[in-house]
Amino acid sequence: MDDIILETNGLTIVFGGHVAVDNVSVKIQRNQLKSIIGPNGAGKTTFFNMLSGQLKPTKGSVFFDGKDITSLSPAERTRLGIGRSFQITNVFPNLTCYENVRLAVQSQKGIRYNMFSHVRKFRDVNERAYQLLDMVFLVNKANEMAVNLTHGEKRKLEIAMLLALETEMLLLDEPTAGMSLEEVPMILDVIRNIRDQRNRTILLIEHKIDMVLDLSDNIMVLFHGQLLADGPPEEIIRNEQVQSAYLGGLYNDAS
Ligand SMILES: Nc1ncnc2c1ncn2[C@@H]1O[C@H](COP(=O)(O)OP(=O)(O)OP(=O)(O)O)[C@@H](O)[C@H]1O
Repeated sequence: MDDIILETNGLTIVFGGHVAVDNVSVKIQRNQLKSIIGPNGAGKTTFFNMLSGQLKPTKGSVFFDGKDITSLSPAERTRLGIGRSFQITNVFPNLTCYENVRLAVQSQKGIRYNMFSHVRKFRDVNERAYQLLDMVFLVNKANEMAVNLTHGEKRKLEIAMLLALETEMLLLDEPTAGMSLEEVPMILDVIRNIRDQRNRTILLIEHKIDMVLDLSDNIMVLFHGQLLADGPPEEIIRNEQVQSAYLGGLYNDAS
């Protein structure tokens, strides 16, 4: 049975005369992982920005849990349950991993410093911080200062801090960007781990097509701002339009 968490209807944005996202209507199933692929400039990040509220569409609408959120601000959308990875890129370099995640958990729970005397709350925050570090395989770095982490470990820490917001939906914009080849599998494991809990919906922009095929329940393909295809990985990989427009070239020049 369909359980749609997010839906766009004719989502369109025009910059000057350029239609960056053109009449895109998609549905995203709850607790699934959907990826957005497409060549550079296809409109992937722009589409994301209209879901998170950073950009307002020229035309069309966005529904989250059946509610029209098209006119809501990014903060209002986060409160409703849409978390975006770059919102928490403020990792404090001179705090440990644990301290960074604990701060993110506290901010979500709205616990102020003076409430720390409340031992039970402190324990809850503490426990949750460790759970989140565990989900991103960073427990062994809990007491390491963030400044000393590799780029890949920093991205894992950011994901833990995003998870701390407890949003039902996660928007991940190229989590492997800037990562060394050896670091990519660990991010893949982190995302797979989150997906397998099946209590969050993940929308992922990613250029590494093998990773996308491995992780995704569904893939949408953008090309010149338009939705070229939308379906399960097996269907996308066999789609001739996708192959000629995108995948052939991508396999040759990516990752
Ligand atoms: N604020 C803006 N003003 C004007 N044009 C923009 C703006 N943001 C994006 N564009 C244009 O919209 C198009 C889509 O860009 P977008 O960044 O969404 O593509 P993308 O698929 O995410 O690309 P990449 O894979 O390179 O990140 C591009 O032609 C880009 O130049």
